[in-house]
Amino acid sequence: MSSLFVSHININAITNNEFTYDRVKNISDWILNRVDLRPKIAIVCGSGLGGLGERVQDARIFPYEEIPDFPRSTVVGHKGNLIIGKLNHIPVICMQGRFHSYEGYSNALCTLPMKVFKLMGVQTVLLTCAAGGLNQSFKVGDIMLIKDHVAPLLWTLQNPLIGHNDERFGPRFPACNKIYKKNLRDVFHGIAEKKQIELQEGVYSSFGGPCYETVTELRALLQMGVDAVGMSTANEALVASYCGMNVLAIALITNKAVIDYDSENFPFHEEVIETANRRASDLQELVIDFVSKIN
Ligand SMILES: O=P(O)(O)O[C@H]1O[C@H](CO)[C@@H](O)[C@H]1O
Ligand SMILES: Nc1nc2[nH]cnc2c(=O)[nH]1
Repeated sequence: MSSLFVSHININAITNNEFTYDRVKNISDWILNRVDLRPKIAIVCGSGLGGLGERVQDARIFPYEEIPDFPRSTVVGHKGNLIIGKLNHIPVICMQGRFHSYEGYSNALCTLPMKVFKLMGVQTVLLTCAAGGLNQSFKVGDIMLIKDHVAPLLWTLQNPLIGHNDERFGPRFPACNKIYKKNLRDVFHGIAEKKQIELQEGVYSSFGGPCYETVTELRALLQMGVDAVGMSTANEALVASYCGMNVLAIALITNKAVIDYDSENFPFHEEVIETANRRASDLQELVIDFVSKIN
């Protein structure tokens, strides 16, 4: 992991102590100094959903390795580009690829881009992800708006807000009962209705991965009221909300979570990517309309 160490500083520190305001500002200034646009909307593309980045027009593309102190994307279906341009004539900044704990990154590092967005002046963060469908009425390919999360990693020292708190980012003790903004979900529902695209809404749970869940874990989550399971998004939503940004999060149900002990089915990443690719255009159309409605 030597690429994660810049001089004597460990940017993969578990607590946020290394991600000082000045350090994050340095990254945000680096980006702002290279573009004229000042996006108020940030989009994170989940597994297999990076095609949204290709829809951005007049795009300036920054491969993650060019950005100071930025991690690298290592997962299939995550290209590793930061794109700034216009979607439906609206300035946006788009992450074509996100960071996950299972890549060896701390949650503080995985969520660093949210702090960068905050200092760039972003007001709304739109997160997308691939997830396994636990709700038995969901079908593979369904699109689910996230209304809440259950994220056991965030109950541990892997909570990205642990360490020194700089009030310029957000409060020491942020409330978490309204992370996923209802007014944004309502706007998104309205767009889906007009386009006659069926939309689900539910609770997302995320684990560190890279393994998928056991049958008993999934059954326990079902009892808790969880509808979909993934390995990302909740950490980003937490930090974006802590930073005072509005969050809309969308999970694409790419596979059915297996809750039958005797089933021969099992989740695999190729299926996740294949479903994401198949449903990408509907999701893109919804997002493209959404950005112009909330700008
Ligand atoms: O959450 P995203 O990055 O969309 O992808 C999900 O799909 C991958 C597993 O197939 C994991 O990365 C999981 O988090
Ligand atoms: N944890 C988890 N992540 C996923 N990402 C896509 N599908 C799944 C799944 O079934 N479980």
